[in-house]
Amino acid sequence: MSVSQFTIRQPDDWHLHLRDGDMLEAVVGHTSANFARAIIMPNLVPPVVTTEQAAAYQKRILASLPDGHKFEPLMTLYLTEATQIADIDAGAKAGLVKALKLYPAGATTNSDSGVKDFDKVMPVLEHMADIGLPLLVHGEVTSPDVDIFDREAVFIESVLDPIRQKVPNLRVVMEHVTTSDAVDYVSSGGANIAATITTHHLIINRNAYLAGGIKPHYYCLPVAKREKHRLALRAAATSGNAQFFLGTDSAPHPDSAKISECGCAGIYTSINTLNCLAHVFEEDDALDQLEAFASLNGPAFYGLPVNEGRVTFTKSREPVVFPKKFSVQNECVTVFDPGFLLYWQNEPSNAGGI
Ligand SMILES: NC(=O)N[C@@H](CC(=O)O)C(=O)O
Ligand SMILES: [Zn+2]
Ligand SMILES: [Zn+2]
Repeated sequence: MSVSQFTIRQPDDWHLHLRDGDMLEAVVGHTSANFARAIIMPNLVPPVVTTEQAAAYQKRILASLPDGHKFEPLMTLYLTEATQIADIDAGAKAGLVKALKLYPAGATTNSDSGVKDFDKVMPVLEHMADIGLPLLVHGEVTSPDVDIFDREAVFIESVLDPIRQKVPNLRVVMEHVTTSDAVDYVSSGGANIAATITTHHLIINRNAYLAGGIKPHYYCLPVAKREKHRLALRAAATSGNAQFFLGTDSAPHPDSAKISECGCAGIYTSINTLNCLAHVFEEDDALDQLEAFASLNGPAFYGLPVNEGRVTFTKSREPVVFPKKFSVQNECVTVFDPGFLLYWQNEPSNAGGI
């Protein structure tokens, strides 16, 4: 049966890049218009590595919110080989630090301070397991001899599974999963592991950026894979399985940095993510699972209450129009184009009026 309106609890975004300075000012309202909370990624330059830095960054985010917006930035620390147990303990006890983020060194945008020798961080991981603080992983190996399309699967086998064998109580979120291998690993991994799935990986496969000309705005990490992997992600997201929840990985870069001989990775979806998701879930006859994916499963894994607010989606006759780009100082950021028209609109939201 087709519906033209439905209501869900207000969603959260469990993986978001807000950057800093002018970019932060330009983007934070796109998220706070739609989401009550977001897990804020710490890959600034320099990265957010201490509780003190996370507290200061949280203040800057709150100070950048548009008037009248209520939004809670859930802060993370960037795990390095120098991370101090006492510091994460203090941050977690204060309720500020919600997770640590593991970037293998060199894996993605601003990951140079990431971990090279995983043995060096084992004491921190053991402590995190003891206090129940989740580890969020960018799950790709960086070795030049591993094909970029295999980097997630090899990471699971050679890095993630050995860590989880050594520290079985560690709570792990595999961020932005892109393969059926990751879906299978997480699904069979028990209650201590979950995964975020992005909006764009539910929509694009590798043809999007490689076929018919190179398309930098569809380039992100981990790179979108073959169609069969996209279908596995769609099945996981729409299944209602509590181990899978929304993390947009919305990652703004100025066009000049994307359209370049060495363009950087990141897709910006904060403005139209909910509209895209409603489209995707309807296409898979799973609108009744959107609330689990976007609003319930994430808080359950993080041990946080669900949001009290509600969002109503309405299907309009005319397509919803979004800006193709928005400006930040003298630059533009390009908004994700799903490649189809969007008819679902959500209220409250000011996304349409930006
Ligand atoms: N996903 C991306 O392609 N880019 C992210 C980093 C990340 O999440 O890997 C960014 O910060 O730009
Ligand atoms: Zn990442
Ligand atoms: Zn990310």
